[in-house]
Amino acid sequence: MLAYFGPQGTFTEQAARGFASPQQELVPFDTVPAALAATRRGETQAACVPVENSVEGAVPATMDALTEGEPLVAVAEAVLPVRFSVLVRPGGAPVRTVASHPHALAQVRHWLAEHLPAADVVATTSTAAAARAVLNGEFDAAVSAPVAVRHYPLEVLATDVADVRDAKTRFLLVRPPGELPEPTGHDRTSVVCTAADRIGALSELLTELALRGINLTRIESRPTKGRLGEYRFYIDFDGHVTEPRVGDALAALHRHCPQTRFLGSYPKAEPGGAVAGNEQFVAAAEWVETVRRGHGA
Ligand SMILES: O=C(O)C(=O)Cc1ccccc1
Repeated sequence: MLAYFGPQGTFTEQAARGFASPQQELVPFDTVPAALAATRRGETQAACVPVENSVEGAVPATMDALTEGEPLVAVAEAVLPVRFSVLVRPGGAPVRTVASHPHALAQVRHWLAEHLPAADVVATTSTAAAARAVLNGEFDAAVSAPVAVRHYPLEVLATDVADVRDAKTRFLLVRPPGELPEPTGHDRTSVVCTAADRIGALSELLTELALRGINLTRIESRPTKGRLGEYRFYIDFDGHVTEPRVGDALAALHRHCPQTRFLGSYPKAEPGGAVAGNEQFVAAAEWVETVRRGHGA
């Protein structure tokens, strides 16, 4: 069974369908922490959750829920384009309230200001929860994934709504630590480090990556929720932990931040980015071996 951030008709469900094997049952949960908790309890083998959006940035609920509680590791990622539909109850009543997930609302602000300027905007747990609430009469319109109309008998007021063209959301498939996915040559590694509160702490972490020619693909900070000014850094970089230089970098991060949590090494959904060849690192390590054996200099 595969848990996903639901209910039925979310963008996350579409990503989960891409991850699931044909026989695998998909189970919706109304929040990201609930989907992850089911996987931690072993009720589902894995969970699919949204992690970041190209317009609105990180999904804080996912970042927090991956850091707190028993470890989970990502084994796959998916990147989906996001375009929204505005759904209403059949009958054409005036739209006084419009609801959706905060990330969706942030991506249709201009459209709402232009087309539904008088409507109150309300945040719901997900885009599909908004569609469900419209069906129940709680709100007048929902900003949803186009597939939501298949699950909720609503009328489509507008399609292809997006202030920014080509917005994309990245999703992760996570499960309890186990065998790692095989390296593919275009992988990403994710970690979270709690940096010490002192001068240069973050720059030391980034230098460990830079010195090894490792391309940073994302860095986000979240408060630890302890002392004001204390942060966790979510760091994604190119490479797989089984590669020697990535393993070395991870060990260095752990030396700087003993609370470093490994969040997975998995194939990138969209290969690309700055690639520094592994060959020089392998050749240099082999040279050191010859020196150690007394054969090189
Ligand atoms: O609410 C959803 O449908 C989600 O899966 C989260 C989300 C919200 C907005 C854009 C992409 C994903």
